[in-house]
Amino acid sequence: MGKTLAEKVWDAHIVRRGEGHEPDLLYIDLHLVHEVTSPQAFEGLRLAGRPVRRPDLTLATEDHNVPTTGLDLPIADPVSRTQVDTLRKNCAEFGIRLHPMGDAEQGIVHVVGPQLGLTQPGTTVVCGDSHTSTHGAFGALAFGIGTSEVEHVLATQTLPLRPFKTMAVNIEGELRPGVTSKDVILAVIAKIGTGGGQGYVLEYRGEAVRKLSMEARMTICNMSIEAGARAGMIAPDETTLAYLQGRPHAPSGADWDAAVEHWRSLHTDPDAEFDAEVTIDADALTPFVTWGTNPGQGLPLGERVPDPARIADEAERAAAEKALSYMGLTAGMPLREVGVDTVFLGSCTNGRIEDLRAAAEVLRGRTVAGDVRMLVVPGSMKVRQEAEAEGLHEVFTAAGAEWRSAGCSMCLGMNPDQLSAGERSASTSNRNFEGRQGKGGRTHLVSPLVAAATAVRGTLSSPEDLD
Ligand SMILES: CC(C)[C@H](C(=O)O)[C@@H](O)C(=O)O
Ligand code: SF4
Repeated sequence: MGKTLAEKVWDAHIVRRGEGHEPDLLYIDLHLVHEVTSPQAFEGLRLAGRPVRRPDLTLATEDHNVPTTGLDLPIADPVSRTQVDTLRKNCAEFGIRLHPMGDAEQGIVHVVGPQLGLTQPGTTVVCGDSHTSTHGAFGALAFGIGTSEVEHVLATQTLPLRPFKTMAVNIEGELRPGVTSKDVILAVIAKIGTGGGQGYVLEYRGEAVRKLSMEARMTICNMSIEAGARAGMIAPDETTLAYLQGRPHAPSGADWDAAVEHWRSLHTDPDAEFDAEVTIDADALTPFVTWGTNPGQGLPLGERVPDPARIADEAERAAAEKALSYMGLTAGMPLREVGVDTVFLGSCTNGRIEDLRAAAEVLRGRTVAGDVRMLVVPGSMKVRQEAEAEGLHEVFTAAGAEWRSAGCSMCLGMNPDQLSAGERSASTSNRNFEGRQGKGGRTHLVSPLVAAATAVRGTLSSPEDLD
């Protein structure tokens, strides 16, 4: 029987196959590191007197705790400052390349890896961060790990793992204009639920996926974890090759040719079997927004806030009631009438150049509604530089948005960019949990197009709603 893409990558990385109930030991090709989940791992190495086994396969960047303004000032928050200082000390001591705040290559770890050409098809990529699934867009087996596993990878460049199940997520047909890969993944999670992917590696397939750019594919894979999945993958194709060629760490010359030959074999065989399968009709999709406090509580923008009383499943009904009360929403209210205070364009989900271009196109010649604050935060300093070369920053600032430096920013409340209690945002990030963007803050997950249109109208909107 043939193999799925995930199985091919898995099998190619087995250092030692586990017997009976033992896990397999897998080789790790790329280990990404950030300030939040690495301190205890380095401390463990230090206590054991061990070096980092492959510093050359390890890359660190500062992202979660960095402010996005005033980079020349010391970090005001003591916890954030300590995290960042600790990462710097650890990287210096263990010989790991670090892109610190202010560096031209600094940015969110999941934006930096692909942009440097470090994320490649058929590789294993790990990071102490759940959104490592982003890198699966290249046909890599990429997943988040815990801090003790970070220590294991630092010390050995391997990881003991139990095999995952596989799920095909078929996105058939064609997306309508104005419908983005963010809408696709929000619709997938609404369909299968936040636990629907548990234990699986999702492989996104189908005509609509093949037509997506690499950046759009990253948005989809990024949120695999929000469906509970270990990882998300997309088979490499010409789009993948075109994106990679010429990047600083992509192979070149004869190495490129050899790599391409291998990469072309990285697809699910026609006779391979998935453990589960789900199909979404791309033609039927419209812009999607979340109304609740988990990424599965989403609906098309044209719908109304759901009425919990009409939800049959008891647990789901209770969750919806709780979510509506936290979100300050009334059942039956058209989602288009939900007013926001803040719009956040950024994060490892939607902080890449194409996301900024799409939003800038909507904002060009328009202004952000008077009582709305809009933050535009490039996912990396490279994205920022590229945007500035194209004049996008001028479009944003002319519209009344704030143009920031790179970092996780308002995706989560670990740095100064936060919502205050009761404030409501439309956010291009990936999590809408209670307090995610600041204590008491209320988050609606949206695409960059919806974010931009919402900033202009002040209520959840798509570009079609604009004059
Ligand atoms: C801080 C980090 C461990 C966390 C993650 O694992 O995803 C963060 O990046 C997030 O998005 O919630
Ligand atoms: S941008 Fe958000 S989701 Fe991505 S790594 Fe940072 S905190 Fe996590």
